[in-house]
Amino acid sequence: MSAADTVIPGSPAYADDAALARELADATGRLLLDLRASTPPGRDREYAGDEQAHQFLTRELARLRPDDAVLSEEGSLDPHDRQGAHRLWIVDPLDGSSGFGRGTDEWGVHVALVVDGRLAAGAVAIPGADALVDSGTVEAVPDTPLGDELAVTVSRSRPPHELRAVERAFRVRLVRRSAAGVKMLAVLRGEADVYLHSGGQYEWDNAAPMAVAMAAGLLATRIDGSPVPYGQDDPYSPDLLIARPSVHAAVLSALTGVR
Ligand SMILES: Nc1ncnc2c1ncn2[C@@H]1O[C@H](COP(=O)(O)O)[C@@H](OP(=O)(O)O)[C@H]1O
Ligand SMILES: [Mg+2]
Repeated sequence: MSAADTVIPGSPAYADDAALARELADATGRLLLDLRASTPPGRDREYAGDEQAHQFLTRELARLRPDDAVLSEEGSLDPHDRQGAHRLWIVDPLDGSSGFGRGTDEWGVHVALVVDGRLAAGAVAIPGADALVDSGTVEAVPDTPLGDELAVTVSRSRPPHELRAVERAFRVRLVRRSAAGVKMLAVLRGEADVYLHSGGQYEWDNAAPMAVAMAAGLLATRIDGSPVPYGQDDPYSPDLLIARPSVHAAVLSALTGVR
């Protein structure tokens, strides 16, 4: 087993990084709340939010973790800029940016650390819900058995087509939310049993939500049950499934047709 195989979000070895991720997600979220309060709704607010949050996060990471590489939705996507990086911060400065522009509360800030291709730490701030969670301090979610319905949180704008298979196997209640961190938080808080997404995302959309979910004892995988890879040359990340272990197994069975 290589050292990388032992890296798990929530591990004490990355407690300092989880604390930094939390601090940066929180500060970026507050910067965005101030921007939202001082600008009219619209695309200009959305673009300013993306840009200011990105500038703040990358400046702070360069100052506080000068030897680490950074992949940001708003930064360089050239894989040469992060090739061979042992430690890679993957940040989405403003996830759910269109909602932020319009003035909704369904947006957040994601900060994650990947070590040798494995998630090691992460934090998600959802300022509109007054929520701030990180892989170092998140409370474990109990693996309670499923009740008589399955609450599935999905993208408001792009629900996954696999919902049909899930609806054949369970009595489904949909919890439509924008932004990946908002949906992960719904599972963490028990407002949804599962977060299901397909049709595409990028590593910055799900790295921090997955890190926090895993640290809370949730299972966070692709929709075929395989691990979600991070730090790839192409950051495209097709699909995900986050749920407490017993629910994850049941949904995976429904998705793979082996119930
Ligand atoms: N089919 C798809 N292809 C690419 N990105 C997608 C996608 N569906 C969702 N996303 C991205 O995932 C994030 C959460 O989306 P959703 O709210 O629909 O669940 C959004 O990030 P951004 O807001 O950072 O662009 C969105 O752009
Ligand atoms: Mg995003």
